[in-house]
Amino acid sequence: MIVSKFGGTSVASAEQIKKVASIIKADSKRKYVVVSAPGKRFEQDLKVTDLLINLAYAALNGENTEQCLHAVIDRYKEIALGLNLELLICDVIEKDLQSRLSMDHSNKELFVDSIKASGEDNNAKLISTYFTSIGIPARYMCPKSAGLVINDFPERAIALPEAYENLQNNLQNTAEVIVFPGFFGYTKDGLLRTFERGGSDITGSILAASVKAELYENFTDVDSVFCANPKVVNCPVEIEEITYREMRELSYAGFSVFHDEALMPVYKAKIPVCIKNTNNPSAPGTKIVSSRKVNRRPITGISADSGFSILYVSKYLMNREIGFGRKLLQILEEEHISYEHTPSGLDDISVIFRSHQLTPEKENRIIKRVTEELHAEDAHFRHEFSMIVIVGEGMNNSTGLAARAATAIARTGANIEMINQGSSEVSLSFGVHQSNENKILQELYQEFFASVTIG
Ligand SMILES: Nc1ncnc2c1ncn2[C@@H]1O[C@H](COP(=O)(O)OP(=O)(O)O)[C@@H](O)[C@H]1O
Ligand SMILES: N[C@@H](CC(=O)OP(=O)(O)O)C(=O)O
Repeated sequence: MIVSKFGGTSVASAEQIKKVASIIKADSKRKYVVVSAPGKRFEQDLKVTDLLINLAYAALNGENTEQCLHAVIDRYKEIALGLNLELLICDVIEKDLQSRLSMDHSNKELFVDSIKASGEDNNAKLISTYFTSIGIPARYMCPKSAGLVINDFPERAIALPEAYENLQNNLQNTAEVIVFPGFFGYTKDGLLRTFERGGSDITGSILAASVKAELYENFTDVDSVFCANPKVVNCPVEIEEITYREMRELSYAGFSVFHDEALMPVYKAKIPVCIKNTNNPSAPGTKIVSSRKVNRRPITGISADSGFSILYVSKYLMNREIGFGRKLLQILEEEHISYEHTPSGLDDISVIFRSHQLTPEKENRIIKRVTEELHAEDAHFRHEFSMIVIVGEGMNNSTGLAARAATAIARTGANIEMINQGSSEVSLSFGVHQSNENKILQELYQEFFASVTIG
């Protein structure tokens, strides 16, 4: 059996959903269909998830929600009309949205998660109805009744181990095509929680691992994963095969084509992944595999992601103080901050983490504690950083890559604030100011890909 996930761009309109139906009809092994909320129909369009976030905050702020509500309903109405469906499905969707809006607002995170998740939930119901209307026996499956149990971490939920057994018991041996909404699950107490943005990829991965699928297909709007973001580098080289750990490193650092947290479930279950194009399903796509022969190119991809902050701490003889690092990280842990890298020197250390975890109050508390409790001579935050990562299974057998990368970055005139070699040696990260991100990506691409041809 195959699990096929269709991202927002693949289900953004009636025309796109008809392509999805053709893909499902083309292979009877495609029994599990995970769908996102309708995405962008064109570059400047808004994703339904973003419309729903606007709706949720309008409600929380006590504003009139009519305009936001109808912006969402009109999207589904447009799709339903395009698919020649009875508009009854739109009444169901409107009633569902009104019901969610009437929920208690006191738990803001729960309210926002519930409104956000309605995008996928209602799209799955609509697509299931459409499949049935064109002769594909299909049924919608609610993540709650399917047993997709997750932890109670708003907007960044993680599936619990029992979810896999639940899903296996409730999903396998199905005669119909199961249409399953991505992006959310339920806690053991029955609370709805969403994954991170782009999290429908995670749902597909969990389902594939649960039903022991022979393949997890991730349908999007590009023919393959490219060596660099095609929105930054013009016509980048396509990747035919990439390992799970290369894809995790690149996805985490900006390859938004696939969510980095979607890799572990299929990796552990040894399920191959193929990233394909809904608009060109015959293209081979990019296969994500456990291992691959390393070709002449040591670097597989280059990616970048902005939105990082650095906490810089200095104290003379820090290297002699046992437990200093632990105490510093303990302070961050108590502020619920996870971190990415901690490059350090003899008398100083930098902690790099995603800026969205910070608030001005947290920053002040951290600086105060680091200064008073750890007696640091200097402690301050710096913001607006990007992490540039070069990734490749061939890196650990290649010499001079770091020098070539640093020289390429120097050619852009940008300053390197931090360098970090991943312990697995399949990645090398550079911290730079985010204003330099794109020009560095383009220069690194020239250095490692533009002149290299693969025989
Ligand atoms: N290295 C990459 N390879 C391919 N696509 C990439 C890469 N980095 C970023 N992207 C972007 O990811 C987009 C697909 O992801 P997304 O917009 O989330 O689609 P979907 O709606 O299918 O989830 C592509 O259109 C492309 O612009
Ligand atoms: N719709 C949700 C979840 C998702 O995965 O979307 P997409 O498949 O379009 O990346 C979001 O926008 O985050």
